[in-house]
Amino acid sequence: MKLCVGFQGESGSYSEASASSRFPGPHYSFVPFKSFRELFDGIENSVIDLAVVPIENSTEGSVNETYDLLVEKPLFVIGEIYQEIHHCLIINKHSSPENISVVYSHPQALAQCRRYLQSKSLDSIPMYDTAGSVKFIKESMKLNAAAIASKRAAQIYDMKILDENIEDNSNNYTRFFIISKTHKNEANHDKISIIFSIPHTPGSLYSVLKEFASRKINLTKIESRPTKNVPWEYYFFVDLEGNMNERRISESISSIQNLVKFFKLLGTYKKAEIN
Ligand SMILES: O=C(O)C(=O)C[C@]1(C(=O)O)C=C[C@@H](O)C=C1
Repeated sequence: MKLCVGFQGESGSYSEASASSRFPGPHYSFVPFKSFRELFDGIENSVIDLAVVPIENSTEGSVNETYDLLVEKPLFVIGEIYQEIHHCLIINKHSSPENISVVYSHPQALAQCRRYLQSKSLDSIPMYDTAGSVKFIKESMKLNAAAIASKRAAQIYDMKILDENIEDNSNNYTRFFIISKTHKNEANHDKISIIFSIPHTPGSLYSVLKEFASRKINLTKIESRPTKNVPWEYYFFVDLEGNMNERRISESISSIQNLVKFFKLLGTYKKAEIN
């Protein structure tokens, strides 16, 4: 039986590329979902076994919807993947480059090419997915429109590449999480992700961070997102280096649980290499 790995977008998206790089070979099948919510519902309802979702980009920052769904859903992070992202400007085979005035793509991809689009005076139109934008301009035969997506998306939909490597920063990476319904701590795990919320009192964030600092635990990312229930209250997402079996880690995690209003151990996993 094949393991079903879900991703958001169409075939040819960066999420699919990232999923197939991590799960190569004949034992996996890849299932596209239109939205992040449908993807998260798919894994919660056991329609798929795993999901690969973007969490942050090195140029544009966090993917907020993913963070919000990680609070809402009873799901876990079991791995991370770094994917190098190089964007192409893609048009229909019968389009003339001088007639292109609008560009469709995923908001993250449009943002990663902001300076390029401004320099060419091209208007941007956000869509649910990069590869989906290629499919859309092909099916609707838009001759004045381009899409931003991967080289593979251009090949899949048999389209013309007008320009390559159009991202504003050539050092452009997206970090993906591998999401599962179950989680198991393993001896080789060297990274941990947690979520917490804290009371609105002076020093409460400091008191949590102190538990890590005093034990020389390295934090690799902190993000905050509105709780949405109470205005100006936040969930904090922290990634840290270590294994739950280490005393300094287990002690810090149990101490902070006495300081916070809400706590979730999002997952423990193996740190990915940046290729
Ligand atoms: O639209 C895609 O191809 C995606 O996989 C989504 C996504 C994202 O959400 O960040 C993934 C990687 C790139 O940074 C641009 C878009």
